[in-house]
Amino acid sequence: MKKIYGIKELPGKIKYPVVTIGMFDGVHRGHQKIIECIRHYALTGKGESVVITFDRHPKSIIENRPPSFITSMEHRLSLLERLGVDHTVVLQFDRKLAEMTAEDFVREILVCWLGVKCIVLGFNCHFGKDREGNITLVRKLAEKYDFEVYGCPPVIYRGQIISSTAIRRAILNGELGKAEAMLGRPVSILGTVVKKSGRGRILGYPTANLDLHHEVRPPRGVYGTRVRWAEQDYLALTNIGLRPTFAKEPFTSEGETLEIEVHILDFQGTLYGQNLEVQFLFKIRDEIPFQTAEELKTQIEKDKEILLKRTLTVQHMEE
Ligand SMILES: Cc1cc2nc3c(=O)[nH]c(=O)nc-3n(C[C@H](O)[C@H](O)[C@H](O)COP(=O)(O)O)c2cc1C
Ligand SMILES: Nc1ncnc2c1ncn2[C@@H]1O[C@H](COP(=O)(O)OP(=O)(O)OP(=O)(O)O)[C@@H](O)[C@H]1O
Repeated sequence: MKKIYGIKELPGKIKYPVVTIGMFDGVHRGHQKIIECIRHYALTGKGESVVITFDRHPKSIIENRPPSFITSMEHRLSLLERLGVDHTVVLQFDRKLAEMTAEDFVREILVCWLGVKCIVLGFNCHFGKDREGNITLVRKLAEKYDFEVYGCPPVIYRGQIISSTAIRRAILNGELGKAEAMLGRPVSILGTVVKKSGRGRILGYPTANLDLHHEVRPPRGVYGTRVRWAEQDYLALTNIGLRPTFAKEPFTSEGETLEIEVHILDFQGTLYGQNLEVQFLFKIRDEIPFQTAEELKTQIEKDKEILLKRTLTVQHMEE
């Protein structure tokens, strides 16, 4: 997939560009449907699929209230690439772009710059100043500027339209099964391994502490997870919490001291500075204060057994 940052000279002429627009946070099943549509129309017209997205959420400029992201830009781009998108254009969402009318956006960016031949829009897609751009307006502009337009109906999960907002809520509430069903893949987080106290190694359970690239993550707890690093998968125990066994301060407030720690099973080595993707398989238990470090160690041993037993059972069922 070719990545194009901003409106600059195109790396080459895009053949019969079939375009869609949106934030695509999470690249959920609704988004996947739209991508399937642009790929389909691109194939039919012997052309190429193009996603237009933005470097930050329009709400962060228009309402000064950026929403929390499920996926970082890097993660979103890699998910779009995996879906087979040919080109993704990342536009800088600034005041100038926020003030652009929908017709100007279509004419200047889609028609003149990109040479669009076909636009696919989701059922609730809005763009341009005052969100006036939608499928009705784009259909009116299609004749004037000579391109085709297709709409995409909503993808529903248990009677509810799938959206980034609904998925954000489900992850934050710990409804991982529901979030997974709407995403079409396990809930995951992505972050860089940072240096911390190193107590875990002394305990016998070294952990990689993650600095997340995005905001949305499951709530406090101990989880069975799968870690993706350097194109390989590893089973891991992940604790999202405040380490009440060791915390000196009362641990009532979530926030500053909350850590995301990953103990990869049967792994030795240093991971500082590496980017890990952690996929959540299931929750094992709540994080609890133990009287001694020994008791915590015994519990983590049990957590490991649960993880191995559950994953082995799933493997057997799949075979
Ligand atoms: C699988 C797992 C489960 C954990 N469960 C708890 C827990 O229930 N209570 C707790 O206080 N800390 C828990 N911890 C956090 C440990 O206390 C922490 O990893 C250790 O103190 C190292 O902390 P550090 O990052 O400051 O070096 C858990 C850690 C892991 C990896
Ligand atoms: N459930 C869905 N089914 C089909 N298309 C969808 C669905 N959800 C979003 N889309 C479409 O995907 C494109 C990108 O949408 P956008 O990133 O705004 O998604 P969203 O999930 O609705 O986000 P949010 O909840 O933050 O509004 C738009 O064209 C939108 O209409």
